[in-house]
Amino acid sequence: MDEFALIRRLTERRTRTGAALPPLAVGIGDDAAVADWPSGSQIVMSCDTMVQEVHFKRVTMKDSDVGYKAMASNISDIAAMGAIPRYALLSLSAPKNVPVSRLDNLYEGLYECAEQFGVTVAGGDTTSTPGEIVLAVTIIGEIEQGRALVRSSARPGDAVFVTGYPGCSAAGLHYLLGRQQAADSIGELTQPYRFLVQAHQRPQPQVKAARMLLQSGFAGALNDVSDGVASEAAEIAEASGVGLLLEEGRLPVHPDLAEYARLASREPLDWILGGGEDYQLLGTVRPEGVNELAALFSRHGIPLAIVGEVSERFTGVRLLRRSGAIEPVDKRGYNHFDN
Ligand SMILES: Nc1ncnc2c1ncn2[C@@H]1O[C@H](COP(=O)(O)OP(=O)(O)OP(=O)(O)O)[C@@H](O)[C@H]1O
Ligand SMILES: Cc1ncc(C[n+]2csc(CCOP(=O)(O)O)c2C)c(N)n1
Ligand SMILES: [Mg+2]
Ligand SMILES: [Mg+2]
Ligand SMILES: [Mg+2]
Repeated sequence: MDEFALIRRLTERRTRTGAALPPLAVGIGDDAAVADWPSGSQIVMSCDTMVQEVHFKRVTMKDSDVGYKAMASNISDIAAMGAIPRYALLSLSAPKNVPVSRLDNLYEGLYECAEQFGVTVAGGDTTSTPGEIVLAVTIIGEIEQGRALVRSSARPGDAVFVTGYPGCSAAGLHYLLGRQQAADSIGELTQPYRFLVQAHQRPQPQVKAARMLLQSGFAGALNDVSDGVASEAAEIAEASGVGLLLEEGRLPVHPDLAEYARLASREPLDWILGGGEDYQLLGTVRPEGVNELAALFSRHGIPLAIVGEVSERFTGVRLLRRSGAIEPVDKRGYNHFDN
C-alpha cells in the first residue's frame, strides 16, 4: 500500500456525500481546501485526538467506533459553543504494517458520524508511526456573530443543567475492560449493558440541544462533558468566578447505570462526577427560562435535568448530599498526565 493510494482509498467516498453537507469550492486533492463563508457569522475551531491504548483498546472499541467517536468528540466541542459543525480535517498516523481493512473501518465510522451531523471532510494528513494508531480531528463550525455560549457566563441564581445520563460511558468502559474480549467479536449485547456500551462507543454530540438552548435566549454558560461532570462544572465555576452547587438527589442516574454499578460494587456518583467521555452538555440557564426550556426539551425527547444552582457565596463546586451535608467536590476526572 502506498501513501497516495491509501489517501485516495480513504477519501474517495467524499463523492458519496449528499447535497445536505456544506460544499467546498476546492475539495480534497489540492494543497488546501477552500470554502465559502457566510457573512454575519463567526468561525468556531477545535481539535481533539484519539490514541490507541489511551482512548481505546481492541477490547473496548471496534475500529469503526473509534472513527465515529473521534468525529463525535470533536462535534461535541462545537456543540458546547452553541455552534453548527461544518468541516473537518483528519490526521491519521498508523503503523506501517496496519491491515488496510482497519483503516477502512475507521473511516467508515468517521464518515458515518460526519454525515449524521452534516460535516464535510475537507482534507487531512496521513503518516506512518512506530507507535499505535493516532487519529486527530480538527473541526470547523459556524455561529451567529457574538452568540457563542462560553464557560464564563454563569451568573448567581442560574440553574445548573445536564443533558442525558453522564456516567454511562465510564460504566460501559468498565464493563468492556472487564470482558477482555475483542470488541469486534461481541455480537448483539444483552440488556442492561447495551445502553452503557453504546454510550461509550457511539456517544451522541448534543448539537440540537445546544442550538435550542442558544435560540431560547435563556442560556448562561455551557461545556461538554469530556472529563466528567465534576471537572466540567469546575471549569464553568472558575471561568465565571462563581460557585456551582450540585444536588446528589437531582443528578440523573440511568437505570442501567444503577444496575451495573450495583453488580460491580461501584457508586454511580463516582462515574457521573469523574468518568467522562459522555459528550453530553453541562451548563447554566437563567432562572426565568427553566420551565420553558424543560418543556421544550421534553417536546423534543431530549433528556434534560436541573441538577443544581449557581451561587455567589462560594467558588468552585460543592455537592449537596442526600443527607443534607454539603461537601466540596474536587476537580476529579480523567487527566492525561496523572501517574
Ligand atoms: N497543545 C495545545 N496547544 C494549544 N492549545 C491547546 C493545546 N491543548 C489544548 N489547548 C487549548 O486549551 C483549551 C482546553 O482544551 P481541552 O482539550 O482541555 O478542552 P476540551 O477539548 O473541551 O476537553 P477534552 O480534550 O477533554 O475533550 C482549548 O482552548 C484548547 O484549544
Ligand atoms: C482503554 C481506555 N482506557 C481509559 C479510557 C478513559 N479515558 C481516556 S481519555 C478520557 C478523557 C477524554 O479524553 P481527552 O481529554 O483526550 O479528550 C477518558 C475518560 C478509555 N476511553 N479507554
Ligand atoms: Mg481537547
Ligand atoms: Mg470540551
Ligand atoms: Mg474535547
